[in-house]
Amino acid sequence: METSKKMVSEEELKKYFPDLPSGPLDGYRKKSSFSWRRMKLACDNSTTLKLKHDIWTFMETHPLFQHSDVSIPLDEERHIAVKRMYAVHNENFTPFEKIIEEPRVIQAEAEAIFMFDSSLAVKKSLTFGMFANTIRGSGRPHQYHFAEAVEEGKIGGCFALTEVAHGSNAKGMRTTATYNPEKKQFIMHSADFEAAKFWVGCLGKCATHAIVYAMLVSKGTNHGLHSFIVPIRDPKTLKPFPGVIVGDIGEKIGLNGIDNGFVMFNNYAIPKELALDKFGGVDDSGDYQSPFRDPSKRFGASLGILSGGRVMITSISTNYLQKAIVIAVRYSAVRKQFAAENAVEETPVLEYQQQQIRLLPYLAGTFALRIFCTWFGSVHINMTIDNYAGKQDELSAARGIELHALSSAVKPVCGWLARDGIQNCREACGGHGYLKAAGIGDLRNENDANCTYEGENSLLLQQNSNWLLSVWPKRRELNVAQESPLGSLEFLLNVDDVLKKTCPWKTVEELTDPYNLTQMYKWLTAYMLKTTYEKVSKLKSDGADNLQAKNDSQSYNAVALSVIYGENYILNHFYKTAISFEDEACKKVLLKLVSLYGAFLLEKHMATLYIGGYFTLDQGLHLREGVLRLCAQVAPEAVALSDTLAPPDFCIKSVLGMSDGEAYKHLQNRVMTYPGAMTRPEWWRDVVYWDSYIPSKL
Ligand SMILES: Cc1cc2nc3c(=O)[nH]c(=O)nc-3n(C[C@H](O)[C@H](O)[C@H](O)COP(=O)(O)OP(=O)(O)OC[C@H]3O[C@@H](n4cnc5c(N)ncnc54)[C@H](O)[C@@H]3O)c2cc1C
Repeated sequence: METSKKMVSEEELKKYFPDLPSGPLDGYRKKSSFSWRRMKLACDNSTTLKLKHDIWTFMETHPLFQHSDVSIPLDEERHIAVKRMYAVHNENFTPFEKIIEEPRVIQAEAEAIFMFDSSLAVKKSLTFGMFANTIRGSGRPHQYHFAEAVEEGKIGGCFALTEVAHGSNAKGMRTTATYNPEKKQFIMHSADFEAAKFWVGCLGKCATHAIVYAMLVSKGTNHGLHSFIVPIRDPKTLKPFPGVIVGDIGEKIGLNGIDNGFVMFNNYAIPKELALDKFGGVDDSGDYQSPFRDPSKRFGASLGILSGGRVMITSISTNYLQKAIVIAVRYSAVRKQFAAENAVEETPVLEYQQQQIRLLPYLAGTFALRIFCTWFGSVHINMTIDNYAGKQDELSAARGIELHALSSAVKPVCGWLARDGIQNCREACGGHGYLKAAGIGDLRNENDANCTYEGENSLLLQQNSNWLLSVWPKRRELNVAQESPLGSLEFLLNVDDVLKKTCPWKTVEELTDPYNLTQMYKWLTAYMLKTTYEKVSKLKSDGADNLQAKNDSQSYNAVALSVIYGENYILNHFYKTAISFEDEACKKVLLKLVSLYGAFLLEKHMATLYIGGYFTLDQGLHLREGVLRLCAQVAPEAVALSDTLAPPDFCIKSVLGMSDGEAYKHLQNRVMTYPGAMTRPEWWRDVVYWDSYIPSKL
């Protein structure tokens, strides 16, 4: 990555990112102290920049990718998403050789598509990625032809785990796959609607095959949840096979290009070879065989594939926030309200303190998340490639466990930061922000799903805290290098000494120094783990069983612990990236963003810093003062930072957030050309002669 950064010349950067149009944003752009193009190398390299540029050029010039200014009916939305998906798939932007050369292209491709349309990106990843990855991860070589067929576009895949009555509690699911040894078949059955698979992306209209999770029953014994490749529709006609009742669950509050569906099975037989039984299954006679003796380990291994989805969602959330913050910052720089005394001109709203604190910490957060997610995605992709190639080193197992735990914490951290940030962006754009044409409302609704799918956020945090709690008693013997290859447990180094200390920093400057902030977070993470562990232990010694004790330690303890652990990791990663960034001007600004992100987050945990006795004096006041000062310092850089984050205008597609800053001109154009905006409605008589259909009581 370092080499790629150095190799990117100014000319190359300019080729991909030409000068932005001159206009009302010029003033702020001139105030910035760094190159917005070079700053892109904090998250991209020459290969990923070129790839994104190629994808955007392809879309911008392709008739299928032209936007409609008006809302389109549900069926049309799904139709266009499918056509776009196959058009992108057909281009094969990331062939296997390219992935091996630079694994980051996978995520870069997803980011480029997301910036255009999230339904398209999610649909593509569900249809091709998740289906094929599950088969390669949990299946055996005789099943790989399904992965190849989906990649060639001959069949369409989906992933069916959730049921109507059970989602998070996967062990409670009731779809059954009963083995018949005479016919060497599994009989798939849904006892009732509550056992129907539900919410399954791409199943509503399109998928021909599903990965279905069902209880495997053989010789009268239920062996728990297993996955199967289940043919749903005839790939030539898209008609469901007899025994399969399949349909669309209808309009959602976002992501309507995706046909989420339900399916029920009525004693539907599939051949035995369709069981994904790498981690366990029945032999021909129906006896159960598994490489794992402990069924919970088998279950964990077969669901381990879901880490990839979580890693991806951290990045997806960031994409939404990234677009929203660009729109809100650009608009805040050109929206002027009220004037200072004796001033000739009104003041851009970006200059107001409250506007700054609602936007700029999230701008800093977007950089923190973008940098983290880029790295996190590449860790996961490298692990997956090694796994397929059978390449394991002595740290592979520990890395896998840590990745699973870390993804369970950072998915909520990123999803929630995006949720809060996008909402602030919406409000920061005032009334115009509520227009669909502003683009923020759709981002808000679509990010919303990230808080729930691929693991409900609060429940994911439980998975993470359970892991952290299991680590605490062995903290003194812990070999961090061996047991935490990703470094997320570094906060436990010398932890008993760390916890004896109080915060040594007193001034605003010290309290917002980026390195000091990482140290304060170290204390905070350690303190939360220690106190949560003590709470669980106390509940157990008072007679609670393990489940009850953990349940009664969630709020204010385990949940906060896991959020802080995730934030700690992202902050440290951001700091390390910023301090080693080679362009001095960019580095200075990045370190300011580290300070702003860290101080803003820490301020939210201030009560804990005082309760734990770490803050003793006026530190809290100074920390708050620091956040405000940092906001004021970042404000002149904010437009250029947004230019770094922004995709091309045809992806932004917001009347408020275009790169020329001409918000009012775009608004005027949109309103004046909106179909029917200035015509009398056909139903005008129902306005004028309302008493013709409502009997008057006046
Ligand atoms: C847009 C979208 C797309 C989806 N796509 C797919 C797909 O392609 N395939 C698929 O299989 N599924 C899909 N899903 C389903 C999704 O994965 C589930 O909705 C998700 O896992 C949450 O499960 P649930 O709905 O059962 O929530 P529940 O588990 O019922 O949770 C409801 C509430 O109860 C709380 N709760 C539950 N248990 C506990 C506990 N022990 N302690 C404390 N609180 C608890 C939760 O925190 C939550 O607040 C999709 C969902 C959405 C919204």
